[in-house]
Amino acid sequence: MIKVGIVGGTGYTGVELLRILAVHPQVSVHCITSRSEAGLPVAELYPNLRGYFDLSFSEPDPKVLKACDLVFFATPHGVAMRRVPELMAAGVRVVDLSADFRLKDLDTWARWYGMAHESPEWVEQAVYGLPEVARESIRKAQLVANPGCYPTAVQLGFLPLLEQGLVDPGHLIADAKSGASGAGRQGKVGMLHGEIGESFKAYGASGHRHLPEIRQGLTAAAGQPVRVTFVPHLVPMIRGIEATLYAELNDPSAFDRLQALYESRYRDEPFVDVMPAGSHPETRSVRGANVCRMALHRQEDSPVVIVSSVIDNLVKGAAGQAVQNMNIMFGFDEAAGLGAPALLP
Ligand SMILES: NC(=O)C1=CN([C@@H]2O[C@H](COP(=O)(O)OP(=O)(O)OC[C@H]3O[C@@H](n4cnc5c(N)ncnc54)[C@H](OP(=O)(O)O)[C@@H]3O)[C@@H](O)[C@H]2O)C=CC1
Ligand SMILES: CC(=O)N[C@@H](CCC(=O)OP(=O)(O)O)C(=O)O
Repeated sequence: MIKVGIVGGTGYTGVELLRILAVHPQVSVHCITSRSEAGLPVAELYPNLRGYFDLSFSEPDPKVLKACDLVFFATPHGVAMRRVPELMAAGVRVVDLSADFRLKDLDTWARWYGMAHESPEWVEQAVYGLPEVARESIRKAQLVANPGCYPTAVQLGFLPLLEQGLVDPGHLIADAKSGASGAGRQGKVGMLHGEIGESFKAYGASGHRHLPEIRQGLTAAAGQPVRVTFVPHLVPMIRGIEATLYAELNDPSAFDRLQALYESRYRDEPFVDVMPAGSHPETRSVRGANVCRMALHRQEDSPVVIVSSVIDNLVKGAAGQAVQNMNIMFGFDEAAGLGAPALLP
């Protein structure tokens, strides 16, 4: 049994961590923090957790956090980078759900996140926590940077093509759509039901902070710089991301081998499901589940391969992947706490 702390417990990823950890056989949640709700029982804010936790939110207290084996940061960008060094010095392991330790280039991070990094030495040490790419490094890591939601769906969809050098790395397109929980629980007028219901829009088309993260991961997979056009969209649903990915095959006849390639690349991955070619994965097929489902398409004899990749942004795109990383770090069964199938309908 390990003792776990959660910093930032009132947000959507914080409550999702609790929902998953509630049924994890090897975890006891030691503390869950919120500055605005300190003292409030967790189950009063989140009645779905009634009967599972006897905990109340508390102010983040370094002494309490240092008594944990692992701390999850489910906080806005810029919080973990200030608190992590003290926890690292105390030997605590950390999975950070924010973007503080995801980008290796500090200037790029500062440009996209609008602040200078305050613990650059830990950026270097952090392991980017995409288990399908970095399982062995995650096992030994003290600090794991949990990937962003869009970057998870996009990277998993493109990886086999780039690793095998089958496509032109200079012309990748990721057309992605997300439900509103991706924006967090902080009140924003633009996220009200009356603002997003019955509507659909692109945003960040001239640049989104997930672009450098996607580029970093795909460049590593390709072994050479990639050029990717990434456009996110906001869909009037609560959970889910669908990413439609486009890449041009160097040899169009290679399409016939792609299904077998994807199946073999992900055969041993417990949380990636390659569906039969021509399928259309739906976000509702991953709702509440720690899984990325994907399928391949091609239009007639076009050289363009199309990959449709879906995840639940709060699970494989955040809290589920964070628990998967914790399981790897502590040598638990990788699927512990993550076995529930998606909620459908
Ligand atoms: N929503 C999603 O789909 C995904 C989110 N993420 C990332 O995960 C992180 C959390 O996201 P989400 O749950 O949506 O965020 P929310 O905005 O919903 O919640 C943020 C939480 O952090 C706490 N918090 C805010 N500022 C501080 C601070 N200075 N010190 C300590 N605690 C603080 C808040 O509580 P209080 O202010 O009361 O302390 C709250 O509990 C973000 O970095 C987000 O980008 C990653 C992937 C997907
Ligand atoms: C729908 C929506 O607004 N989604 C969020 C991204 C999700 C996320 O939380 O990603 P990070 O962990 O990198 O912040 C956005 O586009 O800002």
